[in-house]
Amino acid sequence: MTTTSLDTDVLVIGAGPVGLITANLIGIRGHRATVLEARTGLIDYPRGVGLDDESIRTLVAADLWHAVEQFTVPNHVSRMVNGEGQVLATNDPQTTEFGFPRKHGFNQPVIDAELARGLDRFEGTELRFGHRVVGIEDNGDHVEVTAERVDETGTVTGTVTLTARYVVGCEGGSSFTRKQMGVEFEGKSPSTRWVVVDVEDDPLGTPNVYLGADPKRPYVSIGLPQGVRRWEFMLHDDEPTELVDDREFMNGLLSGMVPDPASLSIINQRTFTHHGRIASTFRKGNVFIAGDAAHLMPVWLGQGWNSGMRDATNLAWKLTAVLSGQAEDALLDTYTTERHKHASDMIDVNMAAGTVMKMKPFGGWVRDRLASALNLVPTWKSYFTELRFKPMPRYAAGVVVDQVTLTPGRAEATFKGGRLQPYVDSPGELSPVGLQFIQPRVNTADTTDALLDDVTGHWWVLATWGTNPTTYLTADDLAFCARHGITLVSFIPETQREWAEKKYAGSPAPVTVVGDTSGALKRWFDVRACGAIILRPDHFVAAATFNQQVSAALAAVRKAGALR
Ligand SMILES: O=C(O)/C=C/c1cccc(O)c1
Repeated sequence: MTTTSLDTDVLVIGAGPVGLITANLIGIRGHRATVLEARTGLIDYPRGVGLDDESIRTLVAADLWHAVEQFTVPNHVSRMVNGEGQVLATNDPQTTEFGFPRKHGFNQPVIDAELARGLDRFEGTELRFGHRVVGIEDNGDHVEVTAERVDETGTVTGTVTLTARYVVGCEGGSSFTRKQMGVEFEGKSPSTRWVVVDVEDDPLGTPNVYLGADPKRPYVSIGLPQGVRRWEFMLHDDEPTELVDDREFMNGLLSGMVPDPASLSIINQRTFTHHGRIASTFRKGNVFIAGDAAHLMPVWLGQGWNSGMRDATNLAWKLTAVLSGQAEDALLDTYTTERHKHASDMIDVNMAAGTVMKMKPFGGWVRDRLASALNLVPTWKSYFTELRFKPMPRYAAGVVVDQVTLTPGRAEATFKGGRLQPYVDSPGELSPVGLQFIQPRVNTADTTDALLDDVTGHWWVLATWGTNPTTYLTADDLAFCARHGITLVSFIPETQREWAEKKYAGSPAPVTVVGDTSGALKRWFDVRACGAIILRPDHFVAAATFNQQVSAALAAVRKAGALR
């Protein structure tokens, strides 16, 4: 069956943020996507509250950041405090290495609504509410999805069957898709229950996140955009869940937080337990899972939403490349290879944070003393302040090429380059391969002080520092770059930009000359023993090498990504 005879290219199940951004990323790259949602509308209360810089890069790629930014608060600081309100650890990273402050607070319902509205921009994307998927049949070259049509009252009014080349299940932790795939959902679900209360017209007005590691009762208090305040309280084992329906009980909890609990304007109140679970694979044939359908983690670092965004970012460009005929099906296997390990590491860190939060009086006393001592040591303090304990995605296997051996598909974490080693500061320097590339502000002939992605785009980039990249590429390489839409870029000190623009004018292929106004690009190449890089559509480094080897590196990327 050809793709055009199918109802859609990618059928997404679930209109949460992960499903919606996946469909937007498919749509903006010219393919069709249909989102089926069992509910008759979007969820209208906040769940996720933390938006990372990496996710903003994705929202920019979907051309949605300008719509969403107004519902965020930059530099959302998170502080863990003890039972006496003393600060044990602060997360307040100052870096903007990827183009934006590392953490924003956000108001999920309004952002979900913008993501849904984004689908109206494309002819081939649609969102259908009231469609509960009850059957997924993978026929090898296409998938058949059966959905019951459900009205506002929950009555089934009919059944529809849609065909798609690929299906992505984004319907949350209880994912029907994952169950149909028959994959394990490994891990733990601690039995601790929490009650979360979101209110409007913030009765406190203080910004930021407070994680109350109070041995008497752990709690959370968060100031969110649009005047929303969130509180979360741990329920003790001897407190039945029904207690939260008792206003007096809830007012008792809230009376430690706010002067007048009785007058709060509550948006939503619900109870939940934390989970640390991950599916054994994120792909079976033509069926994929993403976000909470693939992994669940506790809330402490605000990573549930962001991990889902990372999945969508990773999967969407690969689906696009295969649908366009630029890559073989094998590229899609790298989705699990790349995303599973990072999601798993993120679960571990969040589970550990939960243990620290919930310590009983003696453990809490020891923790508080240790935190006070560690806070006196600047390197330890900055470990928390700068969020260095948060695992950054690094793809050691997948669409990557080893920096030293140029082996496709695997990348050693460190650069041990033999006699080429003198070009890095210290032996064993971290290789940039598999890591996200920086996003400084730059100049070009057409723009001033632009973010790098805005001038180099959201697809493949081959760039060299200080030189013309076409010099090192063969005619076949240039034809390959043209076929795959690879943007050729020369990063150059801003002082030389106009000279380079004139000098490269007669190049065998167009070269975007990017002026390094801040010195960030020069610094990046200076400590990484490379002059040439190949960046993937998700802005991760696929290869980093010396200029003379860039043609070989391109061939290795082609292999690693099963590119045609
Ligand atoms: O974004 C963060 O750093 C933290 C988010 C958070 C922490 C605790 C409970 C939540 O619902 C969100």
